[in-house]
Amino acid sequence: MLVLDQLSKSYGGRTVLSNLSHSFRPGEFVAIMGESGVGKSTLLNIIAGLDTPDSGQVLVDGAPMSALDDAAATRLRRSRMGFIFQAFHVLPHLTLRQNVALPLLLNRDPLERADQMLDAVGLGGRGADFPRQLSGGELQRVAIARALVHRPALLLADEPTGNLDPETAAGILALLRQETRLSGAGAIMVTHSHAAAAMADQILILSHSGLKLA
Ligand SMILES: Nc1ncnc2c1ncn2[C@@H]1O[C@H](COP(=O)(O)OP(=O)(O)OP(=O)(O)O)[C@@H](O)[C@H]1O
Repeated sequence: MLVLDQLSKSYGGRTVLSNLSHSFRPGEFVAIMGESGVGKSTLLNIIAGLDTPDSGQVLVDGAPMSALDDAAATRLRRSRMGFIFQAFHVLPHLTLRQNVALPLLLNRDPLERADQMLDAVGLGGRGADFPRQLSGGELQRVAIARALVHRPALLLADEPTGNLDPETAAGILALLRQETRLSGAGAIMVTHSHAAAAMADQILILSHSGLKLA
């Protein structure tokens, strides 16, 4: 469903991505690893539409994202993708239920699934709590529930276990794996953790020569 076609991106004359092409298969859980600064987050941001390539394109279901106007691109992202990014953290002034329901609200979907997802991530009955009442691992579970609540075709995750202890991280990864499988979503997860990458269907290494199988 997702094709990267000859993507290039530079910052201030420094090339980060150069003619990068890759096809992701639907439903596949892919981990992207690589040296610090090689461009993993940049790549994920471009796929998510938070950044634009200097040249090349991202095709979703065969359609180039750049051919869509802003509203159409937003609609497509909102309905077909889920995000677990540090920058999009759980919103502090909304309850857990409201946080998880956000993608449903934006897509005008029925809101019932928010409680089902909170149950699925082990936070059933805590829908009226606020984020400040949760631990880091619990917050990450809320982020997973929110990322998958609208059954996206593709989940994008940037270091989803970055700030968690190994035991909590293992639980979060197992949950991520289980919930993507249940909803049939593919996933692209950027990580430095070999333990996290090990549970992916495929590990890709990003380097200056592109994305290669590990
Ligand atoms: N908005 C920006 N403006 C200028 N330079 C940027 C910007 N975003 C990223 N860069 C630069 O692009 C390069 C790639 O950064 P990126 O965050 O994609 O790397 P990464 O592989 O995710 O690194 P890490 O593993 O350390 O998180 C870095 O040299 C970074 O400084």
